[in-house]
Amino acid sequence: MTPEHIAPTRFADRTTAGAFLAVDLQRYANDPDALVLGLLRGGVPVAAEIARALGLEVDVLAVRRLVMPERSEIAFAALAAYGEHTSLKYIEGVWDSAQLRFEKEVLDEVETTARKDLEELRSRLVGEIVLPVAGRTVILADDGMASGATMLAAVELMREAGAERIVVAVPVAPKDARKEVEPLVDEFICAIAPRVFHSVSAFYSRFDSLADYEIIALVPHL
Ligand SMILES: O=P(O)(O)OC[C@H]1O[C@@H](O)[C@H](O)[C@@H]1O
Repeated sequence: MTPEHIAPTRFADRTTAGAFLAVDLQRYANDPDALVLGLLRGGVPVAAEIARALGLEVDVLAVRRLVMPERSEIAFAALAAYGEHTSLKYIEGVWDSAQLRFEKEVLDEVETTARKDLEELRSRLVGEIVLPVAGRTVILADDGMASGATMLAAVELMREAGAERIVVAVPVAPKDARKEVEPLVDEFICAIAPRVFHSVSAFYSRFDSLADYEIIALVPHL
């Protein structure tokens, strides 16, 4: 690490965050066995910049959070899909309280809607070419973690898909989420580990939503 490689308290935008993470991922530069997957949508600019800086391939991984009815900031689970594989990962404590507070039918409906949204997302933003991950080093990039549900689903998916090595690269992650994810992966790279965490967006000056055309412009084969 160079002396000037000190994380800011917030990043200008997702691309700047990706450039910062790329410095810590230098050992994978030009490695033909490594690729970067950006979690849709916000992880894609982060992944694209890592891939550009390191000369790696980049693809997208479709994810959808399952959130508490009327509390969209609280995820009790997340879905992830890549190629033939799909995974659904629950956050234990939150899922328990969701089951206590809501009828099964209500939670089933959340899952059904999330599955539909995931398919819709895939039909719009996942290309016909899906880069192979079996036996490779997969760098999973997102713009940040909150509960960790989304990243947990992505990690489980990559294990199922036969990734040889899984590296998580995120600009920001609260301690609790990190504790869930780090033991399951080969390497965990995180720029900002805040003591107080309210939302991923608080760690960016610009945190715009990304249109389809912006995602497509970042990933050459989409
Ligand atoms: O699944 P958790 O960690 O709760 O939420 C993280 C997701 O929420 C969004 O802000 C980020 O883009 C990330 O994909």
